[in-house]
Amino acid sequence: MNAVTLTTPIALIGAPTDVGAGARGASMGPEALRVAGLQPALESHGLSVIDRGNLSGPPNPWQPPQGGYRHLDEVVAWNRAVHDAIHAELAQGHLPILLGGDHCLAMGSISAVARHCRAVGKKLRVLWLDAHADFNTSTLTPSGNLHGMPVACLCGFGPDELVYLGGEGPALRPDQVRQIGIRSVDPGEKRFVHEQGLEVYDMRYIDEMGMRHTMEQALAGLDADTHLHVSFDVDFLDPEIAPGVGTTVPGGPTYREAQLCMEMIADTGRLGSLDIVELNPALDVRNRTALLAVDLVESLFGKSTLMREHQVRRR
Ligand SMILES: NC(=[NH2+])NCCC[C@H](N)C(=O)O
Ligand SMILES: [Mn+2]
Ligand SMILES: [Mn+2]
Repeated sequence: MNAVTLTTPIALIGAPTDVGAGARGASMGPEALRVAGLQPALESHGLSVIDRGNLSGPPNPWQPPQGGYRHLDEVVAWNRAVHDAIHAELAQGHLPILLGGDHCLAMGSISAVARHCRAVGKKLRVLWLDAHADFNTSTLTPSGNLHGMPVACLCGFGPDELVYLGGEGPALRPDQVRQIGIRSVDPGEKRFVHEQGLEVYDMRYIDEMGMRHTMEQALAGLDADTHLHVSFDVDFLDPEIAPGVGTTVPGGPTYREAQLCMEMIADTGRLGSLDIVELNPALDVRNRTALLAVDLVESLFGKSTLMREHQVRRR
């Protein structure tokens, strides 16, 4: 069972670090989401929510890259902690929400989700909502920042300590991933994305085809045996509405496009785990990006369902 029901307990797990990022501040993300009322917002829809508090890990040493990676040891330590915490929740039948922290932490969460899915015989689909493809490697990266590499590491292209976080092999095959909202990809990274055949719905695609068609494509083929993991990098959103992130890229989804994206995911009933990452309160304005993230996460958990039931069927 992984569909969200009112009885599936949700577990919030904070990972207050920015070791994988190029700007400091995402370490304050978990607390900003709590201050924005994430737990009561979900509870207001009848969901039961346990806040597990924050994980701990090494401080950010703020060093230059070594061998193509910045802060590799610290990133490994944080991701081990995330992996173990997320895996423990899934094993108990809970729906974990990782409160980042920067996006390198998706290596820990998704490797745990993949391990869980292997153990229970479920298929896994990952929706990567982001301005960036995060598919760099040590040789392709322009920055050495590991938050630009999690998808590559999860697919087996990275250092062993990260590729094998969740056990025997890489957590994902590229064909399990759907990337949505992409609008900033580095030149070498772009070639590698094509080479590996990642399914990317970039902003050009969303502009031309609309969010509804985009999500229909990205969600196609899900069935009762599929665990859906959503990795929500807050820089997915247009910076006009979501300024509180370290790596803003103009031209992202509007408020309504983002809502529709979340609502269509909710409609599948297959959501099994979630990351909320890259929120940077140091760059935010009166916590508005955190408040917006909470609003969108409510939609992801079916906030609008009640209203829809009173509406005319669209097809
Ligand atoms: N999760 C993120 N915000 N990633 C931003 C990555 C930016 C750039 N592509 C890099 O590799 O450095
Ligand atoms: Mn991003
Ligand atoms: Mn990202």
